[in-house]
Amino acid sequence: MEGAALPEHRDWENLRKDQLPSALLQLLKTGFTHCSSKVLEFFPADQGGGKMLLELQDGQRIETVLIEHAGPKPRSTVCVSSQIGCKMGCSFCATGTMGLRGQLSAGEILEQLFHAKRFARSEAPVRNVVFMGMGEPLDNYENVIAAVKVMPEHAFGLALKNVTISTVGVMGRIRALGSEFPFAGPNLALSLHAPTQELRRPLVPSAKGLPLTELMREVDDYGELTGSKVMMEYILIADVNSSESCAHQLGELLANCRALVMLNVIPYNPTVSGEVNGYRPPTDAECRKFKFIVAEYRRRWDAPGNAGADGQAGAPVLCTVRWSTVPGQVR
Ligand SMILES: C[S@@+](CC[C@H](N)C(=O)[O-])C[C@H]1O[C@@H](n2cnc3c(N)ncnc32)[C@H](O)[C@@H]1O
Ligand code: SF4
Repeated sequence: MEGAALPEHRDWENLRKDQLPSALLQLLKTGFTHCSSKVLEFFPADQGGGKMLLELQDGQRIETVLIEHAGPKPRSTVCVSSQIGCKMGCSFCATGTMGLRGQLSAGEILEQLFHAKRFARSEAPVRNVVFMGMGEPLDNYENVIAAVKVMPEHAFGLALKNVTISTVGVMGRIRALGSEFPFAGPNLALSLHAPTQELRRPLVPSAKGLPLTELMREVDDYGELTGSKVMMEYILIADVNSSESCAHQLGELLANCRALVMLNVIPYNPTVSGEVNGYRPPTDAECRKFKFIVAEYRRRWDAPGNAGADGQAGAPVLCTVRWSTVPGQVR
């Protein structure tokens, strides 16, 4: 199919500032097949999918990962970047060591889907998008929201329930996201990683500007605004946040959420961040024990006739634990 040529560089810059996404929609309607970014290299993964190294028009580079899921109905997930680098500085994350080098425009976020679609096998079409590549999506709020709003349209054809925004939290923006999509919006994943502010601060330095109590209030408000579940992500790092007492504190914290939450425990993956701060992944036994303790809190709240966190008998299920061993799926 012959595509419409992109405007000259100067015009494209203007588009990025104030005309997206309506201008982008126009381009899509006319058969937009040219991208401002290009794939420099594709590293295929053994199990299907792979990692793309992209170059933006200003020469900066980002990564996009295509993950193929096997099964009776194979499908693919695209793990997109929202920024070049990240300023949040999480102590276990490779991107955090880069600092923030630039924001991606809505168009550059969407282009990652175009590229990924080209590499996805036709037997495993792209169905899901996760904002789990480089960057903090809520620190590039407007461009991310503009891109997400286009995803169900035209060539993308993605259901918003299959789009997940992962965040460490930025003051006021989880609540704003809830107001933006009160019904049938994208999923929210909160990178929690610690059950107390004291422990979270060194792992997620940006927590200084958003204390845990306030963060959890935003999550509760998000739950109320959207009626959606929130996925809590917890990277388990041996001897850092993996103790039994951490598991109990986490169980308490989640059981006291008003929002419905699921917990995704992810063993720390040194291959994606390199050896940093002497961090080690936990053993399988440590993972199982941690999960078992947190799950006990779920059972406690699940028991019929039990008082919930708000003291009301028969409160709904407050915490569902989903066990995951998918390091490498994320960066
Ligand atoms: C790279 S971040 C991007 C999205 C957003 N900034 C966030 O932190 O949620 C996506 C996920 O990758 C996880 N991650 C980063 N470094 C990791 C590592 N070394 N091992 C396992 N997961 C890691 C993060 O904790 C987060 O849950
Ligand atoms: S984990 Fe997310 S927020 Fe933290 S440094 Fe990495 S990309 Fe940024």
